[in-house]
Amino acid sequence: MKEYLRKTYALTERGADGLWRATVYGFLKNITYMLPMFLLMYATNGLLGFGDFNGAYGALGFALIGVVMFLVINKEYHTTFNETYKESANLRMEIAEGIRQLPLSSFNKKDLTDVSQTMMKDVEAIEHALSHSVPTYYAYLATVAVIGIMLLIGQPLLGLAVLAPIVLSIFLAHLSQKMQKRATKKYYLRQRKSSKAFQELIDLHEEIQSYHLSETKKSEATRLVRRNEAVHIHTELGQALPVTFSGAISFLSLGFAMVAGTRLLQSGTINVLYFAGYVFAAARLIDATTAFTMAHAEIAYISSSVDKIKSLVDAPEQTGSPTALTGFDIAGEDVCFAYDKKKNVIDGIAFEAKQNTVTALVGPSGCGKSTLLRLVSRLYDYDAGHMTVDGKELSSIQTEDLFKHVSMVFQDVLLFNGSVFDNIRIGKYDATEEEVYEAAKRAGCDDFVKQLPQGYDTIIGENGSRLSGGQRQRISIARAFLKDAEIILLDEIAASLDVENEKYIQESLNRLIKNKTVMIISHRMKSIEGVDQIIVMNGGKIEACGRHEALLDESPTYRTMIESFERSDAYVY
Ligand SMILES: Nc1ncnc2c1ncn2[C@@H]1O[C@H](COP(=O)(O)OP(=O)(O)OP(=O)(O)O)[C@@H](O)[C@H]1O
Repeated sequence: MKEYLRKTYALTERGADGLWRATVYGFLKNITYMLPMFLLMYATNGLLGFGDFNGAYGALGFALIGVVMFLVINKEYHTTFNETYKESANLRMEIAEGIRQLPLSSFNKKDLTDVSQTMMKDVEAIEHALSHSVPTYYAYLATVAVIGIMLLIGQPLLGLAVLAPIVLSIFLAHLSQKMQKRATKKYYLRQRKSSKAFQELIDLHEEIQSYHLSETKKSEATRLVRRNEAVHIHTELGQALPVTFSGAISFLSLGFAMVAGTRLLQSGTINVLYFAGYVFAAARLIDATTAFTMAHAEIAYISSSVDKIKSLVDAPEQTGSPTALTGFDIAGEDVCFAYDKKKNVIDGIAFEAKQNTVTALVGPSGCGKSTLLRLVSRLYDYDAGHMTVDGKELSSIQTEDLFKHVSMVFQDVLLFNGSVFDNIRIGKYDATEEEVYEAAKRAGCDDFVKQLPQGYDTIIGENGSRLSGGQRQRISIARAFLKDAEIILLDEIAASLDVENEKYIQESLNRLIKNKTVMIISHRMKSIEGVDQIIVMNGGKIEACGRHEALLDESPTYRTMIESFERSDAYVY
């Protein structure tokens, strides 16, 4: 049962265990709700002169029932809510851990809103259902089964009269489940679509303003909201109908109990006590059925959230075994990779990047240079061929063991909304203050950081929004200085730097990259003329490889690039 709950609601093992206990207490609560009725029947029986009834025992019985009810309800309440809130935290951590293990290819940038919504909104939806609906749902089914058997044994005909509408009501709720899931999925997808659209509106507000798109985007957003509204109403109606209908059917239970009970009473088959007991049981079951149908609707409502969490938690992880790397030569053979698994962006390339050398990647825009660096750093895994570091297959190296030897500075710098100091220290968590300041100096950060209101303690905003592009770039270079890893991957790091900073950082970099395996992408052809090896890429393939002078003869692409660079260098506005 626990395994069933875990799989059905995408729970952690602990969460499934908690849910199971909450359900058991929910069931016990339902049963204890019936106890006063039994005692009342016993008391009435005695008062009517049909049996012995001792007032003192009766009072004691009521007091005892009160205590049992208090204990069970209290336990049920605590188990349900404690376990639910703990499970939400567990689920979020499990999703975060799952995401950490995923290769980047599993979720491209466009899905980030989706992932964050899953972590927050989907988990919240499940949290609510776990505390308010799921235990109610299963506890109800168990209660109906137990009470039903008791009612049928007590008086089969009357039991059948009470149970038939209840069972029909459950059956109808179950039948409508598919319809409810379909309706809620539609609404769920629309919600996601509009979240992404609104996120885009926020991200691109500068472009929207500068291209006078405010009115167009506003009417697009209004259309989206209106459409959402319509789908939401449709979904609510789609849910309300089965809930109301099966709820209404359960009310027949009371009517049937009255009619059948009266007939049986008249014929002398049952006494007044039985009659009252079955009518009371029908009333209790109707109440419980109303709660059940609501719980049922909420469970259908969260089905899309559950599916989404499952898809994240169960996505294939990036595997690898613990590997100690001692050498840092990188090599590739017949390497192929496609983002969409259709057209190869890296198309059967072979290369070598030796330790203590600098390898530059050049080629026309879109030829696959950045992608190759992403493969080397295992941000993505290649689809075919072999890549090795220290002679070991890259895809079999546990990512932690690889990442600790790799420093990456990419075009798109990502910073945390924390202090400058903490953002630099990401490069080496146990770095001393002096080491952080030294790295910042070498990356040309020190001057501008000292101008900030709180210096190194200044909070830089979401993704460093309070800094310029060049300042962000320098912080990410400082991280690389601090990490001082054996493999250094630099992708267009000079793109946002001014000439003075570029020169300064270049000198520091030259010291940093000594004795390292360096792979660098730079559009400033002059800066790579002196490197040990230049790989010329074109259309995902390697056209040529060698030093600058040799390539001028051998590679038409390289020659063209050098010529265009010289022309653009001479260009004036
Ligand atoms: N995340 C992605 N998903 C799908 N396709 C991508 C992704 N990133 C890059 N591509 C595609 O892969 C190809 C190679 O891109 P890549 O960024 O490696 O080229 P590049 O040589 O580094 O280009 P540039 O010099 O302009 O930075 C391009 O056609 C690009 O459109």
